[in-house]
Amino acid sequence: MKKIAVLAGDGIGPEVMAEAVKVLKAVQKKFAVELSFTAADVGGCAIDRHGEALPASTLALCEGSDAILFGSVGGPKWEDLPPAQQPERAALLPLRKHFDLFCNLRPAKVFKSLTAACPLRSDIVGEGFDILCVRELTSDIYFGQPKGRDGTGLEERAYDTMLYTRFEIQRIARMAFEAARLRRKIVTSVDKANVLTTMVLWREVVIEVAQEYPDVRLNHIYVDNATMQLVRDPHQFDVLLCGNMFGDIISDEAAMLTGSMGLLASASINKDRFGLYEPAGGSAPDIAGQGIANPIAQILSAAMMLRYSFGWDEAAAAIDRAVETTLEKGTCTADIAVDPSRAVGTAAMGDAIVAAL
Ligand SMILES: NC(=O)c1ccc[n+]([C@@H]2O[C@H](COP(=O)([O-])OP(=O)(O)OC[C@H]3O[C@@H](n4cnc5c(N)ncnc54)[C@H](O)[C@@H]3O)[C@@H](O)[C@H]2O)c1
Ligand SMILES: CC(C)[C@H](C(=O)O)[C@@H](O)C(=O)O
Ligand SMILES: [Mg+2]
Repeated sequence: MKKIAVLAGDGIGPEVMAEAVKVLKAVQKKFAVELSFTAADVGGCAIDRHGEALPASTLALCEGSDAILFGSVGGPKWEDLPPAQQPERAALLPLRKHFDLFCNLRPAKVFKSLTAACPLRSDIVGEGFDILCVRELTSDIYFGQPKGRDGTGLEERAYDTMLYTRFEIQRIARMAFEAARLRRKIVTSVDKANVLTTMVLWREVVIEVAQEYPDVRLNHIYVDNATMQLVRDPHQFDVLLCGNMFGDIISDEAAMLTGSMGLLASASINKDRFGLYEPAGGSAPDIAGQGIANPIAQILSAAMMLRYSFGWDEAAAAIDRAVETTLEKGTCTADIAVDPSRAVGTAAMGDAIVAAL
C-alpha cells in the first residue's frame, strides 16, 4: 500500500487533480496495486481556511506519506499579502526545502500527434524533440542568504543572494549525467559563467563530475544563448542541466515549445526518492473554474510518481501510453486543439485517458 498526500491547491489545481486521481484509481484496478489518497489544504485555500499556506496538519500528512501529489498554488487573491505569507513562498518553497527535493525533472517531449500545436515552424519542430530539464530546486538565488530590504527613499535597497555550494552542484550534476546515460548521452549545462561567480563554480564542478561519466558528452551554454537555441533548434538538446532560477525560466519555455504549459509534468525528488509531483505550470487564474484546463501535466506527474517514488515502471508507462493514444485519437483540450471548436473539457479528457488505459 502506497500512501499519497493529495494537495490540490488553488486555481485549476483541484480541477486537474480530480483527473489525476481518477487515472490513478484506474491504475489501481488494472495493475492490482494499492494506493490510498488523503487530501489536505495547501496554498491560498489553506490561508483562507486555516490562516496559513502550509498548515502543520498538511506537513504532517506529507511526512507520513510515501509521496506528495501537488496541484498548484497562488493567484491574484493572495498577491497583496506580505511576500513571506504568499502561497508560493510560504507553502511550495518550504515543502521543497523541508524534504530536500533538490532534483527537479521536467521532461519536455513533443507528442507526435501534437506537432501542429507546437509554436515553432514545422521545419524546425520536424517529428518532435525530446528534452529533459534537470533543475536544481533547493538552492540558488531562491534560498541563498542574505535576502532582504532596507534603507529609505532613493537609498532603499532589496537584495537576494545567488549561492551554490560544491556539494549542491555535484549532486544535481550527477543526476543529470545519470539521466543522460539512459537517453542520448548529451548533457548541456546552462550557466552564466561569463558574468556570475556562482556560475564559475557551477561550470568547474560540472566539468569535474563529467570525468565520472566519460560515455556522456558535456556541452556548456550561456543561459541567454540557451533560450535562443531552444527556439532555433531544440533537437540539439538531450539533458539540460540548470540551476534553480535558470531552470525555472528554461522549463516554461521548453513546455510551451511542446504545445502548452498544460503538458509539462514534473518530479521533485530527494536522495531517497521521496518526491513531490506537480505540473510545471501554475494555478492558471485566467482559465480556472471553467473546466477547460488541460489535465495531462497533472496526470503525467502522477505517472512520474509511480516511476520514481514507487518503482512501478509498468504502470507509469501505461499512463504515458494512454495519454499518447488519447491524443492520437484527436481528443484535445482547448490549449492544444488545432480546431478549438472541437476541444473537450478537463473531465472529458480525464475520462478519455482512463478509457485508453
Ligand atoms: N507549482 C506551482 O504551484 C506554481 C507554478 C507556477 C506558477 N504558480 C503560481 O500560479 C499563479 C499564476 O501564474 P502564471 O499565470 O504566471 O503561470 P501559469 O502557469 O499559471 O499560467 C501561464 C499560462 O499557461 C496557461 N496554463 C497553465 N497551465 C495550464 C493547463 N493545465 N491547461 C491549459 N493552460 C494552462 C494559463 O492559462 C496561462 O495562460 C501565480 O500565483 C504563480 O505564482 C504556481
Ligand atoms: C511558483 C514558483 C515558486 C515556482 C518556482 O519558481 O519554482 C514555479 O514557477 C515552478 O516552476 O515550479
Ligand atoms: Mg516556474
